[in-house]
Amino acid sequence: MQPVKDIGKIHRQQVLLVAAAESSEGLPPAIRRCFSHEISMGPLNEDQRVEMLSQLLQGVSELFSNWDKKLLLSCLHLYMFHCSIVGPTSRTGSEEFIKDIIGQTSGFMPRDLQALVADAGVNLLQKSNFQIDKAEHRESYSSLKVKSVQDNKSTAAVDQVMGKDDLVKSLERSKKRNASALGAPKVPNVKWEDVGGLEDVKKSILDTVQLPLLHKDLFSSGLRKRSGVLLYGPPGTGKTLLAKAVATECSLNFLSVKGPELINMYIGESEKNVRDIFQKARSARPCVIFFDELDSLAPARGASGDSGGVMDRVVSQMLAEIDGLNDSTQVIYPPYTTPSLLDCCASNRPDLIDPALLRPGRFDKLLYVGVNSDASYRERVLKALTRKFKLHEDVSLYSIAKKCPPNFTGADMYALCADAWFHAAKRKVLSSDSDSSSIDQVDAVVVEFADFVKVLKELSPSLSIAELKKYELLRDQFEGASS
Ligand SMILES: Nc1ncnc2c1ncn2[C@@H]1O[C@H](COP(=O)(O)OP(=O)(O)OP(=O)(O)O)[C@@H](O)[C@H]1O
Repeated sequence: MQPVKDIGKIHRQQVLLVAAAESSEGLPPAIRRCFSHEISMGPLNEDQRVEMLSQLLQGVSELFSNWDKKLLLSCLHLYMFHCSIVGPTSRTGSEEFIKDIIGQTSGFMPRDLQALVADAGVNLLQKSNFQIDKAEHRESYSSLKVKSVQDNKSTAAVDQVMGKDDLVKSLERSKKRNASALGAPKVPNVKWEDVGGLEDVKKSILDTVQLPLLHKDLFSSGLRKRSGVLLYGPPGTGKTLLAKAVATECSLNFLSVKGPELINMYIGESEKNVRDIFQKARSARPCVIFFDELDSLAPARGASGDSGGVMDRVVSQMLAEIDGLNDSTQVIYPPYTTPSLLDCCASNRPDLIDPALLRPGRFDKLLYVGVNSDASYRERVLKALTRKFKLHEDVSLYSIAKKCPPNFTGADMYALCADAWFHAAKRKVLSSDSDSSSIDQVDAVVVEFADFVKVLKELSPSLSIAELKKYELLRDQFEGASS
């Protein structure tokens, strides 16, 4: 079978085909904008459209006689698929869907979009069974031709073959491919439902990140350019989880860097690593760069005892890169004048970070992510953590939440749920060794209240009350400073 990029070539013709059939004014504006680099012919009159359409159909039919069977079928599907999403009759129904997809493709070049639709065509190919021979191809092709040229109203047959989820799946694959091509950045798979509680922090981050992404026009004036958040607080309270959820929900790539990873023994290498990481994030735009353990990467200058002053130079490089984020946004992607790169950092010890990094203008917000001992809050965390569990009806997450010690962090609750599930799984295996077929199903493990209680007795909090107090003092110090 031919590689996907060849299908992309054919798709290019089909885009033109549909464009010609509809004239450029008939295309939904979002799609028109994306393809405007490719379709520079302007509106065509009806005669021109008919001529071009027949020429392109001729081109496609030539391909049909030369190309491999599966590929031909995929081309056909691709064409039909395209008709179904930008075709005149289904346009109104699909406009929302197209807007939604376009919203997730910020930073895509026209070519990426073409490849996206081409890939969706291949997706369809996998779904169909390939018993159709070449003659049938021709038959279905000519019936399609009749449909598209003479009777644009009838897209019912087309809709049966196409599914919007094909495009969604193809979008997911495209993001993964982009990410792996670059090395590190990936769109994580953490949803808001996976994060329990932390509503205030969630809201603050969303205001900072999502609003400019959703309302690009409003924010394109450049009056508000900063886009950085520092999450700080005790370990295991969900800082990394939150950053990942933001990246997933806003469909951003996620480049996670642990501070010490960038430090290298050779002179100049550590600064270069910092430069490279920002460069990587820029090419994976829209992207969240997440610096975990920022305190180890950017300690207060002058204080560190390293002989060559490496850390001082790393901090200076960080400052330069963060300051440069907004300018380069406008150079690389002219349509996206709002920052499509979010600098998100996490630290357990913000007091050790160089103060220049924390000054307003570099981080929009300093947000404390702490431990909340309120039972209903904890119930929400437990609910998020047991989302995929099969719980026995006797399980009351609220009562479990009430039993947790006051200094239980999110990570401790994660350990509690994971251990409770393991406990239930072990019980299941021991009880049903005669019927081994049902054991392998995840649904077969039902977690009971007693499992939680038993594990709770064995588990001790990872953070002592005294340590927690220290973090809270730190929070007061920072909040006091900002207010
Ligand atoms: N609010 C929460 N909701 C759901 N799960 C949580 C929550 N907080 C923590 N967890 C669980 O705890 C685990 C550890 O959390 P995470 O890695 O985000 O902590 P962290 O604050 O980044 O820690 P560190 O400062 O040590 O890097 C997560 O994988 C998650 O399973």
